[in-house]
Amino acid sequence: MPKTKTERVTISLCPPVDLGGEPGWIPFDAPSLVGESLRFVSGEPDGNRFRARYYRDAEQHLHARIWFGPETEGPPGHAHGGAVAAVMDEALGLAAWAAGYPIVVGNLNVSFRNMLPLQKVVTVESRVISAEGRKVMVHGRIFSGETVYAEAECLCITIPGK
Ligand SMILES: CCCCCCCCCCCCCC(=O)SCCNC(=O)CCNC(=O)[C@H](O)C(C)(C)COP(=O)(O)OP(=O)(O)OC[C@H]1O[C@@H](n2cnc3c(N)ncnc32)[C@H](O)[C@@H]1OP(=O)(O)O
Repeated sequence: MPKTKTERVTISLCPPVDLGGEPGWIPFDAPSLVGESLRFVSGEPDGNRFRARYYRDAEQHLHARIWFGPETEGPPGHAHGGAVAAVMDEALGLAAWAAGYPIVVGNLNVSFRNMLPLQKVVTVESRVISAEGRKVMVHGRIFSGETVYAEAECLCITIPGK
């Protein structure tokens, strides 16, 4: 009978990163609003995939500081487009929830403007643009300094009974 070999895999965690907000931003407790629905992006705050922290500004707009770790790699040294889209899906959907709309995302249109380097802290900003009937439109962008990495338009649809 073939012997089974046990392999020891060592996972080394990247060092802590500063996800602090801007002056005037208030930390936003997303799990208390939507439970564990955000685990895909926000579930491992010290891991090597994403690290995320949410805030609201004085006008109640939702912002996020996001770190794209080595496990989000797509093009060498840069974030995978799906990783960028996942962040947009979570952050813009959450922006609608935070504005009082219980929704799921019906359509997400992401424009990738620049390659996003790994292990960089970037900011997501969001705006609820309109709410008509069950349709809530949220726009957002991921940027750092003058560089915009992605922009997105997110059509959210309210869920009856929520
Ligand atoms: C459940 C609890 C969840 C808790 C979640 C915590 C969230 C955490 C934060 C969030 C983070 C994570 C976020 C996520 O990852 S959410 C996960 C990803 N999203 C999904 O899985 C959603 C899957 N889709 C659906 O469930 C249904 O299709 C929905 C509910 C969206 C609509 O099906 P429903 O049968 O209910 O409604 P309807 O078909 O009569 O449409 C109604 C109106 O909307 C218009 N329309 C619909 N779709 C589209 C489209 N694609 N483009 C353009 N328009 C569209 C439609 O024309 C109509 O308009 P009108 O004819 O009236 O003018």
